Amino acid sequence: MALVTAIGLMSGTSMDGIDLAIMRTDGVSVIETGPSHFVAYDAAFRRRIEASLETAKSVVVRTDRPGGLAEIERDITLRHADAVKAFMNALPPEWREVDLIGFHGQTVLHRPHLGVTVQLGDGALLAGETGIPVIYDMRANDMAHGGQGAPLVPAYHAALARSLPAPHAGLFPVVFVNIGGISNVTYVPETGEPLAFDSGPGNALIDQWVDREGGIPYDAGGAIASEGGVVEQVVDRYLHKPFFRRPGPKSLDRNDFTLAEVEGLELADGARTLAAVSARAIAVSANQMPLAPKLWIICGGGRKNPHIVGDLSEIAQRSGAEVIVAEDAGLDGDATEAEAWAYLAVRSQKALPLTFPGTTGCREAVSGGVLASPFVEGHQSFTPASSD
Ligand SMILES: Nc1ncnc2c1ncn2[C@@H]1O[C@H](COP(=O)(O)OP(=O)(O)OP(=O)(O)O)[C@@H](O)[C@H]1O
Ligand SMILES: CC(=O)N[C@H]1[C@@H]2OC[C@@H](O2)[C@@H](O)[C@@H]1O[C@H](C)C(=O)O
Repeated sequence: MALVTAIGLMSGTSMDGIDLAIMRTDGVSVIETGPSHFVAYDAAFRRRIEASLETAKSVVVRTDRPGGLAEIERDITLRHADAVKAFMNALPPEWREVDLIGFHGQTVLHRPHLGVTVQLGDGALLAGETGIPVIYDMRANDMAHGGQGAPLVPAYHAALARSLPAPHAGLFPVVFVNIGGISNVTYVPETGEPLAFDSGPGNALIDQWVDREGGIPYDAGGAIASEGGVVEQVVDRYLHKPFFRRPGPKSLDRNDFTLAEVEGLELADGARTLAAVSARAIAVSANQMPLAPKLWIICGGGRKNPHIVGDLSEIAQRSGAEVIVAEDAGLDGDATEAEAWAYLAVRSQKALPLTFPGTTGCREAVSGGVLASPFVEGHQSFTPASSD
């Protein structure tokens, strides 16, 4: 199959900024990954997005844009366009011919039980600004086929799991864990389709806690948590929520878990306890997998919190499993989601499935995404600056 060079763009539930990555793929195997980049949102913009989560609660029809949502959608899109242009200008010459962009947008509402998921992101505007075809709105078709609309990264996790280099090749079942604002897990057996679901809170509660209690955006390196201890009763209160007993497929809205259980703790104890909650939520997800995982591979910002990784490793090792971070398998754990959106865009273009009954609960494996073409009168194509 023909190779496509695609840029993937992800602004996740942490709302910290835009991850960009570029790759070449036939939509099945990962042929080559290229450079990646991150553009942070400034604090004021992050606050605007946070406020838009509240506004979005009134959305009933997913195309509704009440109370300033249209304006922030435009601003989010223009920030993505600027990020793409800066990224392309810095790419080495062999990566400058870009065929396609996969654009996630910013999730502001996710109500799978009501069949509503809203990602702010104007694909047509981004295509017009960059001069590159854009595939966006990749969750909707899955929901239209009875799926949760999330997680979508499992198709990419499965491709990665099946091309792991030594010494990790063949250690099936492999479980990929993405610790973003929310965590999700993908169980990859040696053959057959992956199983996946959101496993619980990732970094979002920790971020909210250290922001509110300490005015700090996130617990870098788990430094705050290092000063505190795990309050077991609080961990139990989180882990006893019905979500953890529900079998997958299942997915979460950023606001499904709150700080209610941790109220009243000291800053450091709260950060340490919430790190334990993140780790144990991932660990108990193994109870819903057909076989015990042999290898856990951790991607996403949460892999930089040694308490989350340490707690998970301790639990997984009791059943003989190995826990590694993406880099230990030669992967870029900051870029995995953005790479996934590039990969999914190529799959969408080739009408290959993005989701499977075991990953989202869709009735059958389905493709998805909407194509926005830049070739509209009045749009200027973007040409990367010459590297000479
Ligand atoms: N050095 C670090 N130490 C500890 N935590 C970190 C560090 N760097 C990033 N993080 C955490 O990772 C988060 C960002 O992770 P990531 O980019 O994977 O999330 P996301 O893509 O927004 O989320 P999602 O996967 O839910 O869509 C930050 O908000 C922060 O909590
Ligand atoms: C609706 C939505 O945006 N969900 C995100 C969120 O962040 C993590 C988790 O919850 C996952 O379900 C999903 O993102 C990942 C990248 C996915 O779809 O695979």
